[in-house]
Amino acid sequence: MNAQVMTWLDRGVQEARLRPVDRAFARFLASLDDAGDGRVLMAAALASRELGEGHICVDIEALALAEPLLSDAQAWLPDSILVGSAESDPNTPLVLDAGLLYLRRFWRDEARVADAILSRLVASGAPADLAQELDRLFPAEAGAINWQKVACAVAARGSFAVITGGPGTGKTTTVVRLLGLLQTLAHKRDEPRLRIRLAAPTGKAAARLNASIAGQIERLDVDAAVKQAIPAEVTTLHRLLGSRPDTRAFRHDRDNPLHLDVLVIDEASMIDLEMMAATLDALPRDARLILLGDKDQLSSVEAGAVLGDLCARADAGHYAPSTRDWLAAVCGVDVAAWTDGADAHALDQRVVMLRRSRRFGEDSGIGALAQAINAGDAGAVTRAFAGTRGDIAFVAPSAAAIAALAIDGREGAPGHRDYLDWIERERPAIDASFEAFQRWGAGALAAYARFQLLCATRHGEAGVDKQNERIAQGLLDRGLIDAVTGWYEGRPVMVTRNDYALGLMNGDVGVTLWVPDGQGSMALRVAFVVMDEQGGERTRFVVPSRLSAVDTVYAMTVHKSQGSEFEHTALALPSEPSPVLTRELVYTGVTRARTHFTLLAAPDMLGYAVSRKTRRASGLLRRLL
Ligand SMILES: Nc1ncnc2c1ncn2[C@@H]1O[C@H](COP(=O)(O)OP(=O)(O)OP(=O)(O)O)[C@@H](O)[C@H]1O
Repeated sequence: MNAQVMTWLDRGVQEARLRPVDRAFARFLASLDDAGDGRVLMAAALASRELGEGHICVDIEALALAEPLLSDAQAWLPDSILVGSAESDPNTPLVLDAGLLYLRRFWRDEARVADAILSRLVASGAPADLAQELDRLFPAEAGAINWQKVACAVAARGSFAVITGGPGTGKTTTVVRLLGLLQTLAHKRDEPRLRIRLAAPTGKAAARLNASIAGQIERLDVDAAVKQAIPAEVTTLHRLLGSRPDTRAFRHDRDNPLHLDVLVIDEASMIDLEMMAATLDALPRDARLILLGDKDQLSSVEAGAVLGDLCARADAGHYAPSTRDWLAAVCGVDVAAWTDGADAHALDQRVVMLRRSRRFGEDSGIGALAQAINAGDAGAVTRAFAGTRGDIAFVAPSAAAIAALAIDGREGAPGHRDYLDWIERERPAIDASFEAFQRWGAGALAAYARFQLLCATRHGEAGVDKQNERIAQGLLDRGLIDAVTGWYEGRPVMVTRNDYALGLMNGDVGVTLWVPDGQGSMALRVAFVVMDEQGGERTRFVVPSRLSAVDTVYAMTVHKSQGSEFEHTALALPSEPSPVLTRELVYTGVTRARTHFTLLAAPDMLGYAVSRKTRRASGLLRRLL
């Protein structure tokens, strides 16, 4: 390898501009083309680094900004034997497509996702009786457009739909009504029941949907037979596709597709490109796919922002005049303000944004704050905190104040003290039945989940690790726990690696309790609520020594909190600017709160974060339009 390039790579790693894996990738490419243009290796290292930041590819115009030597890449990149184009040799490790440089695997995943979605955008005929069924499911409401009804109509019309909306806008409600509608229509036509599956990217998100969907089905205004044909069980995507230890491949794929007619995936913002590609691969050609999620939340941990890309144009609608007319006919709504005859693509006709939160009304501080953050409106953010709404509060972020809030909560809003008090108060008698202890375990977890402290990062002064230490010490000082290390009653832990043997997934949370050990003594066990094969929930007690990868969780990162909600959510931001501080991070943190939100941050840090909207590089939207 060219010595100059080698030095550049080494310096990049030393100065943390590159990761060791990026350098290793460039060196590997050098072994394939030793005499080649060194600039290609530098570009490859940068494309690899961008993946670490969640970008699928790197815009070659941006390469020159990172490294002046790489300017004018369009002139020399295509000459390399390492670089292919969309049409050329399928074996080159890099692909240059429409000015974007990809690592081959990600280019292929993106192309697979785009092709699968494009093939589903072909409008199929709307079912007869649709208008009548929609009217029954969505009784007329005065005032604004009923976007839930619009979403239901759009999703009933074709084999692909995206329903996006903030918290409490009715995504679950809409999808339950949609499933009722689809089953009703199938029933009326004497067709077999549709095979419906519901999935979410993580166990926690699946459990939450599971809990909310059952009640919604019960309330649905459809025949009992139709109700029965709507599943309440929600599985994880990994389980649905059939994950196998030690391989990225799933049991279900193109050659062994899933057995279903309708797949609904909730919390779709958490799905990365690779997972989306695997899901679409395993989906039968004529099955219907409905994605639900909040486009403004943080993107997936791994590379890609599939939901964000699909919903990039959702605010403005971009409905075609033909869609507008059809919606007027079947829903009785006028979406003229969201119609754009000059710039309406097939994808736009399949995306509906729910715009009214039923959870956060006009007087909700959380709702106003979330909206101000999304709009990047620093003035409105400040005004939201200055208002008199008690549901949001601002606390100056000293270490002592954060720990105190996390332990004692604030007026009307719980802190961690509350679940520890609950454990003590509700402790079963020593000779109580095992079932009583199981109920106690489930109750302890529910009590624990009423409050959470969220942090932007794991490390650093304001990171999860430090907050955990301080809170544990504060709980010990107040006599609420009796140790701060090792296993002790009340210790909440989060699983950090999938453990298939124990049936515990990364992100699962348990609380440590004294329970009967089955041999006449009491022992410390960690209570988890796990889903059984039927999608029901039950409490499991796990021997602590069997948990090899867990962290104490008095605080968690915003990333880890995705898919969960807490009655009271507190968000602590670091005191220094950092790349992780973005609008999406703050929005995701705020929208984890159900009834109370507390911000622990310097006002300038909040302003800094809210001004930084991220956009992950990808070519997906371009391919779909
Ligand atoms: N059309 C409706 N009529 C009456 N109540 C509704 C309607 N839509 C939603 N709701 C109520 O609003 C609340 C939020 O609805 P839902 O859970 O469907 O929203 P969501 O977007 O799925 O929320 P989440 O943020 O939890 O994912 C629920 O209590 C639900 O019963």
